[in-house]
Amino acid sequence: MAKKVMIQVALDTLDPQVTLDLAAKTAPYIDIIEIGTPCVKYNGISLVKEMKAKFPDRKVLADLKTMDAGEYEARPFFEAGADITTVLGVAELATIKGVIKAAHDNNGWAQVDMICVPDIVATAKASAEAGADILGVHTGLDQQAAGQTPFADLNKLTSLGLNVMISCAGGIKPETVADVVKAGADIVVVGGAIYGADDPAAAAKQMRELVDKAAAEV
Ligand SMILES: O=C([C@H](O)CO)[C@H](O)[C@H](O)COP(=O)(O)O
Repeated sequence: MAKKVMIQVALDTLDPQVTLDLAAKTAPYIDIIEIGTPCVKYNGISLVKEMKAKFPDRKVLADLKTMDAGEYEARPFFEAGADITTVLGVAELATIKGVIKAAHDNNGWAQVDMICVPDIVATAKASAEAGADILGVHTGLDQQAAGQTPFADLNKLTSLGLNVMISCAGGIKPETVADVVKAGADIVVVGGAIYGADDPAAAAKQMRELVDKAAAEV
């Protein structure tokens, strides 16, 4: 049977109503609604509450990219309805463990974001050992602008065979999404290719079809 590969729509918009409208248009085709870092900083915890209330059967990820005070920062977001929050892999292991504790106390998932991590293999192993649920391979928007892609890091992490989900983000488009699935990602994160499309619902539907087709071929 084909592995179920989740799709996460990354909403890096700022306007809360635009963000909620994009979530409504794309929800039929995706598994996880990400309130992106710029969006969660701009709108705060109230948008997390509203998003979860409107989409109770979708997972809501608050992309906090926590760097310090892990449990203290993440706990209120889980209590407000987030299913997943992110913590930076470059943070202290104690910070990562704090986010994991906040997540697990609330039946949620903690994701460790590998953006700018110098040794992703060591960080991945330590995070998995600490109980992280998701390791996020991530080429950020500024790194993408400099021509970087997430594929080399994705292959490094999937080849480790750790007992943890792997997500992949960084400029994923219809032309590259099958490669992400075939490299072994459990969660495909798509931002600009959906929220920047003329028809975001059609773009999300196309991603669903491409992801499911690639997963069936793995
Ligand atoms: O996490 C992200 C970035 O750091 C800004 O917050 C993006 O959501 C992530 O890169 C996915 O977006 P795309 O690269 O546009 O697909």
